[in-house]
Amino acid sequence: MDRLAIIGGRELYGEVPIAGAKNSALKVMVAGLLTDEPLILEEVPDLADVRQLTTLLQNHGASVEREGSTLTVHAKDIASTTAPYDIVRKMRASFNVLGPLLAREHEARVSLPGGCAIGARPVDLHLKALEAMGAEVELDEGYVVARAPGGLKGARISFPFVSVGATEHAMMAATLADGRTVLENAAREPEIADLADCLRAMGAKIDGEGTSTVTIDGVPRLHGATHEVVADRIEMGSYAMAVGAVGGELFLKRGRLALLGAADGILEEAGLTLKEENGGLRVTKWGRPTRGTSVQTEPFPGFPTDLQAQYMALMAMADGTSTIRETIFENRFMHVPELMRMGADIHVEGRSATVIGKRRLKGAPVMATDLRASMSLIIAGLSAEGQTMVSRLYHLDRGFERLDDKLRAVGALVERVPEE
Ligand SMILES: CC(=O)N[C@H]1[C@@H](OP(=O)(O)OP(=O)(O)OC[C@H]2O[C@@H](n3ccc(=O)[nH]c3=O)[C@H](O)[C@@H]2O)O[C@H](CO)[C@@H](O)[C@@H]1O
Ligand SMILES: C=C(OP(=O)(O)O)C(=O)O
Repeated sequence: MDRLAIIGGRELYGEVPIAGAKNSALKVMVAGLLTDEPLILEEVPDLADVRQLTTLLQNHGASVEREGSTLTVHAKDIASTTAPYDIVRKMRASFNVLGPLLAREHEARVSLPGGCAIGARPVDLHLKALEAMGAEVELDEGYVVARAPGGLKGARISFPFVSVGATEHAMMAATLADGRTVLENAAREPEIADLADCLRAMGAKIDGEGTSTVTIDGVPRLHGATHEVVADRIEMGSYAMAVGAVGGELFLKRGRLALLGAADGILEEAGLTLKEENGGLRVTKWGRPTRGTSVQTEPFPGFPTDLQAQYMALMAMADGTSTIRETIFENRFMHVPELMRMGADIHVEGRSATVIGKRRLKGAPVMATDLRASMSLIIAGLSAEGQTMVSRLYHLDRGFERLDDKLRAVGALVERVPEE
């Protein structure tokens, strides 16, 4: 397992190519199961999660060929409708193959995704949505065994609370259902709109994505298409917070302000300048430390939970005190003890953390506990005095493409080193 050695204190200047969004790429790849024609996906990031999902799609009989950042998924025939536990457990979004397999083959046997560091993350809303569309669902030895003899039927589905995965899952299944499906209290994340764009390019009839009500009229079949994956807003926000922590100026290629939702205003309030220009986003931070600014995570367009850990690192070195409230996941403060090893002054009570900003943290050996926590520790290390060594980088490699290369290219002193 690799570690990342960081010498703090260097300002960041230059250009960062923002990759396609992990949280969209994984879904549009699954959409490839909905057609027997090739689906060409551009700007697909080279990530561990993408490689993991590639293995699963190949297990179902699809061919997945990568050429640079373009991935072609071709599920001409479905060889197996079983998604095995040893693949699904490694990458939770794999669970979303259930709906497309049901829609196309009218049966599927998919492992429940299993545990996850940041919370229990049940899939009950996914299953209720598929049952509303007529699927017969039962649990058997950790697997969901589902059948839809005669295919899925359109339905009106009202989610009790916002779920990104359940919204996407139902959207995909509904494209081939008989009749109209209406999703109420649907998630509004940019990745939902990106999936809708891809499905529409494949011949699906979808309306309302990006609002709380999405309408899908089923069609007999979908065809192949070419789709460019939207820029990764979490990668964008993470690099913005890195330059907020150490100062300097970064141009985030393919970045767009609209993708940041409330994070844009929060970062401006904290003292960063964000400006959209020439097909990207220029993020600048001069002089004085960032200002302590409180935030609460919420479904889009609120402040994204996937930026909470990174933001906490920024606030740990801010001028003043801030409160960070995590409303989406029940266990997403595991970066706190690791930041405290670097001298951060943070007090957690339930789902709220009070962060008392300090001028500078001190480098230390720390351990990544989950994907976004790993970036939080790196942001702290970029600014801390001395060396920080971040271990368990396999968490980072799930969702940040070539992070050490991109940081070195803009002046950071970072080096990947093998575990002792
Ligand atoms: C691959 C991907 O796109 N992952 C993102 C997706 O995860 P994911 O789709 O899993 O997140 P959801 O939006 O579904 O989860 C939101 C909350 O609802 C709960 N829940 C969800 C489904 C369900 O059936 N029952 C249930 O109780 C979850 O445990 C969580 O507490 O959206 C999250 C919230 O924006 C992001 O942090 C993840 O990065
Ligand atoms: C939680 C995340 O991803 P996943 O849902 O794949 O665990 C994330 O991208 O921050």
